[in-house]
Amino acid sequence: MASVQPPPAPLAPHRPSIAAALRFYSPAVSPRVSPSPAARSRRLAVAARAMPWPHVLTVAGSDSGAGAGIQADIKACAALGAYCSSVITAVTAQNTVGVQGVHAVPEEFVGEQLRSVLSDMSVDVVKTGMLPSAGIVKVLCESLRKFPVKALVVDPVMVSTSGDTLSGPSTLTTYRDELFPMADIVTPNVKEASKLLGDVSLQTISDMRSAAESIYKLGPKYVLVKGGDMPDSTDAIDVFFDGKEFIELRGLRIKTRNTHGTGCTLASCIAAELAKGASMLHAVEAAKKFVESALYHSKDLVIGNGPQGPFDHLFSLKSPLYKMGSLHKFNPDDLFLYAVTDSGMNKKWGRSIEDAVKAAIEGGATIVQLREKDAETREFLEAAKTCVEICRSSGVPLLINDRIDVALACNADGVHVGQSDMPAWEVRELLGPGKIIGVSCKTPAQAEQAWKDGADYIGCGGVFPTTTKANNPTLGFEGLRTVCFASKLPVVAIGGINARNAGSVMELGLPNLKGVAVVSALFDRECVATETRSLRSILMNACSRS
Ligand SMILES: Cc1ncc(COP(=O)(O)OP(=O)(O)O)c(N)n1
Ligand SMILES: Cc1ncsc1CCOP(=O)(O)O
Ligand SMILES: [Mg+2]
Repeated sequence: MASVQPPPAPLAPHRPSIAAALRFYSPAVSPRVSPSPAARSRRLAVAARAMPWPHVLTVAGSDSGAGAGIQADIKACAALGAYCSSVITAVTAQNTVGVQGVHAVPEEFVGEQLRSVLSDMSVDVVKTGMLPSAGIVKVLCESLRKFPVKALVVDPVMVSTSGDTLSGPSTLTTYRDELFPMADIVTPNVKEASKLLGDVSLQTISDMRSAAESIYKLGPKYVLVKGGDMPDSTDAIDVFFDGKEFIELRGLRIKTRNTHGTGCTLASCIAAELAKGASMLHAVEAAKKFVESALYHSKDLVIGNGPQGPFDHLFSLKSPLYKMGSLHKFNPDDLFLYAVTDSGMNKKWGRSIEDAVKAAIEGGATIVQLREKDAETREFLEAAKTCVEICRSSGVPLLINDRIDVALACNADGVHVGQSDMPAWEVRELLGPGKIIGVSCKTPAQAEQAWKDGADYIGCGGVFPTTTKANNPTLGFEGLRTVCFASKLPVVAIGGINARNAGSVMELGLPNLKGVAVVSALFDRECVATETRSLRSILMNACSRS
């Protein structure tokens, strides 16, 4: 057995930059004398501390089919840029049909693996999966007391998705009494939550909230009850509870047989995000997005003959959408100055769509929408492809108005649709989880529906009268205010907004209002860049006042 080292020093709160760490090796520091082996290893140790790699230790079972368990955890962490070490608690004979056998690793040897990793490596976060016996849970708790880590993510794996038992009833008590009080987050699905609470029935979101509250009382800092298995839901709703507030996290329900390992993956992603420094809610949100994207990109994979297949954690290595950087993480702040093009106006001023987009970006537009109502499809697509390149090279998202086909063909970052266009949930089905979807809404009910349909933001207007869109009722500040207060999504105001009134819109200081979308005040002008620049500075001044 390897000798046990003292626990690693805690991470320094301030991490020097990679450049600073590299300077440490610069020949300029020591041009002639080559360092002794001892000095070199001291330098390596210092450099290693200067450039830590977010580190997750998974304590879980091996899945021979590699869809779940240790194998899923390592792939998930790798995909999210975290190092993942592994302590194996059980070896399972498993495939897409089910679990054919379980061979638990003796407690002492689980303890030895834990000692090996925790005494040597700077582990940030421990994530647990299958813990097949009460003895193993106890060994883990002892190790964590001896070698504390920054966070503990507990995925209380008890029954496999195929219905096979992975952890006996005696383990339940130890989970509740010893492990949960040490946990930062516990992530049961509804079946596990029900088991943990003595087989209570969980049928509704309100039941999930009560379950989250009861599990929270067992000691963890946060609880996530996963509703993926809830009957009759078109989307996957999870309930997150921090001891005070319940947050319903909605996700897209991807139609696929390849869902084996989603629980392990979600918990590992939470652990990886925490190791990288995210807050708990952000870690959970990022983890949900990752799982959703992985399922989406793997929905047609065929591995094995059973009812539940594995999915591809490393889809980002293959997907051209990811490779080309189009998988935009939507940032609501991008709505700040939303430039919406108009082919008629650009023609009038003798400029191409591409030149109009370039000028808007030069002036500081934070997001662009191609709203080309009269363009021929082929001409529009060609221009859209060039605009995608222009926007991508500037890091500005590009959306297409109305035309899902054009958005798909040019690999735009998203689409904006109105109430008479394709419903947002259908758009989401077609575009997948990684794209941005905006929906025009004039009422709280429309805003609620947009949220349910999986939109990312809403456009609300016309705030002022406009001639750009015919027969568009004016909502005024009151209409905008009503929608902003009701919306669960970020809002961009649109309609008749220009340099004279944009400041007054932002100064309303409405909740969820992130910016203004403008057509004529940018594009029905001689110099688009100048107009954009001046509007941007008006908005910035207004925001600093409100
Ligand atoms: C940001 C933004 N908000 C609203 C709209 C209007 O969309 P829609 O109601 O579909 O009307 P058309 O633009 O298609 O005429 C928008 N385009 N952008
Ligand atoms: C597309 C749209 N949707 C609501 S108002 C509007 C037109 C906005 O154009 P302008 O900024 O020129 O008033
Ligand atoms: Mg439309």
